[in-house]
Amino acid sequence: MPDSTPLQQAAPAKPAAAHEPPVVDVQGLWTCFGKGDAAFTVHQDLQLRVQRGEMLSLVGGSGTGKTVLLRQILGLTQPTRGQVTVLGRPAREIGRAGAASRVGMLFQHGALFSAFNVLDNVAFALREQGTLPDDLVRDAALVKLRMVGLEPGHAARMPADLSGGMVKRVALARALIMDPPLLLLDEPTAGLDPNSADDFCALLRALHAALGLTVVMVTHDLDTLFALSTRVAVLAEKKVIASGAPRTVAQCAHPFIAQFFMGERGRRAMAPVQASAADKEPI
Ligand SMILES: Nc1ncnc2c1ncn2[C@@H]1O[C@H](COP(=O)(O)OP(=O)(O)OP(=O)(O)O)[C@@H](O)[C@H]1O
Repeated sequence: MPDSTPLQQAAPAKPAAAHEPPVVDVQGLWTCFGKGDAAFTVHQDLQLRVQRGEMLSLVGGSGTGKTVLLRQILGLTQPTRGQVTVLGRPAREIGRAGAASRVGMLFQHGALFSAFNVLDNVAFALREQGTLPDDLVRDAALVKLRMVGLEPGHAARMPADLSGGMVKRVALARALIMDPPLLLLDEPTAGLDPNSADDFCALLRALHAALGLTVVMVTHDLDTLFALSTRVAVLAEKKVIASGAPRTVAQCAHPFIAQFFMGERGRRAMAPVQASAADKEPI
């Protein structure tokens, strides 16, 4: 696996001007599951805005509704109440035709089609759209493979023959096939060894900068969080209880935040990070 990609030297994505409408706008979100005695509330009047160019990490304890929120942004799960707006349109419309050109999703374990080879996995959404001849679909998929640091020689391989890092890269190429401006990542480095996780973070940073992506990710991994995030939003008590630059949020006195960031792993992950201008934003 290459350590670097041709995109690695790209400049950071230009942040959105303050007056621009958010890429993701979650307002008054309630999510309730179950009925009667078994009913429970996951989100209660949750608000979240993500501006163009941000790399936002959602963190929170197990069961706080991070994955459900990602699925709501993707339009796969509908809220009980409230609005989820993506790129100016209700997220529920994203599930329809053209979805892959608006939002790319990297699922936790890649979710590749095991019966398709690498190229056919990457090409899937473009081929389904049916607007391009197959040779152009193949060329587009090969460009995306190159973009994630894979060679044309990988195109014929089957998912079962790939390393964990390669599965993530193929899944990323597939998420980017239609050039969506918004990328959602569920635990992008889960299951990778530390070197592969570092390489994958470097790739994500490079693509974020080069393509001007807006990224929303769920991660439990503090190294990934500090390597990638321009902002962190903490889910607890059914809503976003803190939002800001990673090192600023890490100083909050809330018990979950203290436990999450100030355990041994948290202190180790923060140690090499130099405070940047972004870290001085208020919560
Ligand atoms: N379709 C569903 N029907 C019923 N309950 C659901 C459904 N989807 C999620 N839940 C419940 O909603 C809660 C939040 O789930 P979610 O997967 O978003 O948590 P999470 O914050 O991502 O947790 P983890 O960090 O452990 O992955 C959990 O209690 C889960 O069991």
